[in-house]
Amino acid sequence: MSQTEEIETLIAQLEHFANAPPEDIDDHTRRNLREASKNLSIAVEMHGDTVHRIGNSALQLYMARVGYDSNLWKVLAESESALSIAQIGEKICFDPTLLKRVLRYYQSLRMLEQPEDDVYVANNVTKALAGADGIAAEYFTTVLHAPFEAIPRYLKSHNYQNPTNPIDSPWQEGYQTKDHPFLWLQRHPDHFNLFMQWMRLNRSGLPSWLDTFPLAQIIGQNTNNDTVLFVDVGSGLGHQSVEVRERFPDLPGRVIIQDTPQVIGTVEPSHKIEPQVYDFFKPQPIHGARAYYLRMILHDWVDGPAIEILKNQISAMSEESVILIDEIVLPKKGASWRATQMDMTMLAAVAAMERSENQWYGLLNEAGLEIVKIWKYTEECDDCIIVAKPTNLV
Ligand SMILES: C[S@@+](CC[C@H](N)C(=O)[O-])C[C@H]1O[C@@H](n2cnc3c(N)ncnc32)[C@H](O)[C@@H]1O
Repeated sequence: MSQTEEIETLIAQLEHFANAPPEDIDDHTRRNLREASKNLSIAVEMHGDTVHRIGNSALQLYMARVGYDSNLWKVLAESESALSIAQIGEKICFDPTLLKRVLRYYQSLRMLEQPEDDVYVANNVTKALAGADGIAAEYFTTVLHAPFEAIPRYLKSHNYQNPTNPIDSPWQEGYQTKDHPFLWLQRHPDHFNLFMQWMRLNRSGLPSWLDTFPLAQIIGQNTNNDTVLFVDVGSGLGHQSVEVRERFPDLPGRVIIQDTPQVIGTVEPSHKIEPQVYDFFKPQPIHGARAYYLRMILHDWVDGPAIEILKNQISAMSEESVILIDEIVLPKKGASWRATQMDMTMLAAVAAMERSENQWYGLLNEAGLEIVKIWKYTEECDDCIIVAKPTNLV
């Protein structure tokens, strides 16, 4: 077979799967298929393809926001059949000429399908943007627009030094503020609410840490109703603690969530979870808990404050306690794009970072902790649970 014939066979196979995406495949295979097709697509780009794809990448996000604000994604996703432009126009407020142009743009980027002239139907992308985590379009264009847009300006004016000061980062450049991002968010309730919602949704669809990590086996032995089982430090609204309760309804012990007054003030207590105001730059007030769990906390801070936060937990630990750090652990080679995007987000938002395995070992060692084991639970984001104990208690 000539190379051209080989490529034509491959094109036919790719088109077949694009038109009828395989449904009954495991997630690992699905992900490999997605990455291989994307890698091939980029590898065969001409220069013009590349510069137009990258040059217009922000346009796609802002156009996704148009579909979100106008309710277009929901209208299409909720319809059982394809809709004509006239039918869509009856459901959303949109000039028909503009609607035709916008729909044409969306189909060209496969954000929906166009079975015939002036007729459109939802596909997997439409459905994702119409679902709860479609709020991403609002979150990224609202909360992260200013710091992302400020990255090149900030880095150039700071001679391309790694940002480490959370009150001098692209966030401050973008928002023209001197406030720490968490303080700024507290003073801007709409942004703060979006941030809280996105924190809950940003890993939706991925495996949970509780699918891999044997929580009950590691912290749930011989507990009673007075045992402090799980302290969720910097919990946000406490979604992980709710999941712990739902997965282990019969496991006796207290579950406590801790965050700033602004966050704890908005928590609606449920699942016998105890909300508590706690500043993690002060010593941990709950002593001898089985687990102090920190999810996406240390990536918000460079090593100095991260060590302070950890030492504040160590001061409360007993021999039975462990620290559970739920964070990305970047591999030496081939980090996933979702993990590296998060690293750049930490750079822009809080002048902090995602860490590699070596960096985690170094950080925890300096804090006086020994890593007992690292449990990787997502391929997509390199998410892991790092189990650590104070060096003097190991
Ligand atoms: C990136 S969010 C992670 C939230 C939650 N752990 C999760 O994974 O969804 C960081 C959290 O740290 C909280 N936080 C920031 N500074 C804090 C402090 N000094 N003491 C306690 N919590 C703090 C924020 O309010 C926010 O809820």
